[in-house]
Amino acid sequence: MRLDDLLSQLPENYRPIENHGNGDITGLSLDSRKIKPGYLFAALPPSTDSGLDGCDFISQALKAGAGALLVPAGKDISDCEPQVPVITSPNPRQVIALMAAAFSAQQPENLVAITGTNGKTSVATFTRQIWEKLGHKAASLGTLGLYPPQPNAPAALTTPDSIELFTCLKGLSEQDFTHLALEASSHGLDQYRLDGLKPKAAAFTNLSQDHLDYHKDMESYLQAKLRLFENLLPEGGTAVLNADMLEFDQIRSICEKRKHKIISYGHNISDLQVVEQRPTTDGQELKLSLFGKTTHLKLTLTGSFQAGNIMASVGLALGCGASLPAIVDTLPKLSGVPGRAEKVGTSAKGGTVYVDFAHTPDAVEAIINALRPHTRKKLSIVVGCGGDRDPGKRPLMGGIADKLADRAYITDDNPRSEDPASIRAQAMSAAPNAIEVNDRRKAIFKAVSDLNDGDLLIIAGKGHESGQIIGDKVLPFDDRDVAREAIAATLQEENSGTDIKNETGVTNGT
Ligand SMILES: CC(=O)N[C@H]1[C@@H](OP(=O)(O)OP(=O)(O)OC[C@H]2O[C@@H](n3ccc(=O)[nH]c3=O)[C@H](O)[C@@H]2O)O[C@H](CO)[C@@H](O)[C@@H]1O[C@H](C)C(=O)N[C@@H](C)C(=O)N[C@H](CCC(=O)O)C(=O)O
Ligand SMILES: Nc1ncnc2c1ncn2[C@@H]1O[C@H](COP(=O)(O)OP(=O)(O)OP(=O)(O)O)[C@@H](O)[C@H]1O
Ligand SMILES: N[C@H](CCC[C@H](N)C(=O)O)C(=O)O
Ligand SMILES: [Mg+2]
Repeated sequence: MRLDDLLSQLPENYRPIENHGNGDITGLSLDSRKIKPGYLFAALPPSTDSGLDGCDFISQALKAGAGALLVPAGKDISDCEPQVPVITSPNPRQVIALMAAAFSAQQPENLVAITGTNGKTSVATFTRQIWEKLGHKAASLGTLGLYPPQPNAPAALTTPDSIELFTCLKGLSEQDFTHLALEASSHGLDQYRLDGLKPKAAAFTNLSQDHLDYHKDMESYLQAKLRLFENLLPEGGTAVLNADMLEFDQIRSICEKRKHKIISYGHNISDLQVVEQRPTTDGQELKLSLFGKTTHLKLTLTGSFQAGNIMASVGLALGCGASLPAIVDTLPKLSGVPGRAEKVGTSAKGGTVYVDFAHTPDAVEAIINALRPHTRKKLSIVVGCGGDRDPGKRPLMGGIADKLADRAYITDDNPRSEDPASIRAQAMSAAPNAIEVNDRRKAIFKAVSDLNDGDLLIIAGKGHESGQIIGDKVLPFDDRDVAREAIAATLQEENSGTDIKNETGVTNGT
């Protein structure tokens, strides 16, 4: 594609402020290590103080045959002596995303985006399932990667970088996927990874503390998420908003200014209202008021929070033109989300074990409250906190686990570059009755072996993850596999009388 043609496809007010020369562009990349001859290299500024500066890799990109450069306005790159067209912009992250969207030129027609602190993966998964049951060729993209899985699909981030994202959307379009539900993380929105997206509908699930290591404060966190409704959802799109959110009125007025069609949902009075919820042994029974019409529904999904997520999915499917009765008919057939309130098994003494992805204070509270009705005796939780993530969450998560569960085991999650003992100490600081276990595997084995008949254990924080990030290594670790091993050990102990408690590394508590 000619560079001029590519630039001419950008929205007028996003045109780069300077453009020196023309040429054929064979591809785009924001990583010098992926440059091929004729590619345009976007030299992006770091998104955090500790990030790298893409401009430090311009020479490397030119050596690899870059045919054009996009650099931050005002950046002096004369020492690189580029002999190729140089585009400059005050916001190269946004421009490269818009270029990627124009270069790919295709995205599934019925595209929806979900943002919010918790529930994005769940809503994206349920929305895809609804569409599949309505006969559409549908995909979902986010923390669980691309579903249905494909080779070379984005997998590292919840919201991929703009080049990966729009390349993926083009591929889905070429394979006749007509529907896509994707997760719009606050990092992704803040870094303009999704700019150029043409969603028909967008949902906001909730806002609570997370990622303050990156956004610095809740207002900045909210503003990043609001970009989805203020900038990305085209005017007149469908905004699916959680009426239970404190920020509901604020978000609704932003959407009204953009002439979005608003579909509200939640326990409060709303278009898609959850009026009553009753947990059952195999899920839950709901009484709904859908645009004022009472509807009774049985879900096989565990977790009261999933009722709200399902309503968000209903709103998104409505926003893409499906009929409400047809959508409602699919709901009893929806299946659970991997690693979200996922039942793993039952220990020898009759304790039930679940794995969940709760890794924020609000989610820890939500999952405990969701599974309490399924607990005949004591509810236990194994939880840790991620390293190189918002440290403010740690005492909050530890405190909520200690307060709401009958037994709380504080252990490691993904320590990353931090000292695991220090992370545990921060969580323990608000959890006086919790048991600290200095190794996740040992914590799971101890918690499972402590279960008695009628007890229930939640192993929280890692959900679907298949690795534990310690330092710069990712060690194989799947909570579900370890839980199954621990359950098997209790069965073996019962049969042979050995005691698996000696597997544990308990440092205090009972
Ligand atoms: C903190 C953060 O979001 N960082 C993102 C950001 O990196 P950065 O700008 O900070 O700095 P950098 O990646 O070190 O390098 C800067 C630039 O130099 C380029 N570079 C770098 C090295 C090189 O040899 N050549 C080169 O060209 C890089 O491609 C990059 O464009 O821009 C990069 C390019 O788009 C992203 O890959 C990177 O995501 C990192 C890997 C990351 O871990 N992000 C996490 C925190 C994240 O985004 N999480 C969200 C949250 C999920 C949720 O909880 O909802 C997600 O969407 O997954
Ligand atoms: N609507 C909700 N309200 C509160 N907590 C929720 C809700 N939905 C899910 N959760 C909790 O949050 C956890 C993560 O859910 P999910 O993976 O759907 O969220 P997410 O927004 O995709 O998370 P991430 O930002 O890490 O990708 C669940 O395992 C559950 O504990
Ligand atoms: N178990 C992970 C969950 C967070 C994953 C993702 N939401 C992110 O923040 O990178 C952790 O706490 O390390
Ligand atoms: Mg997610």
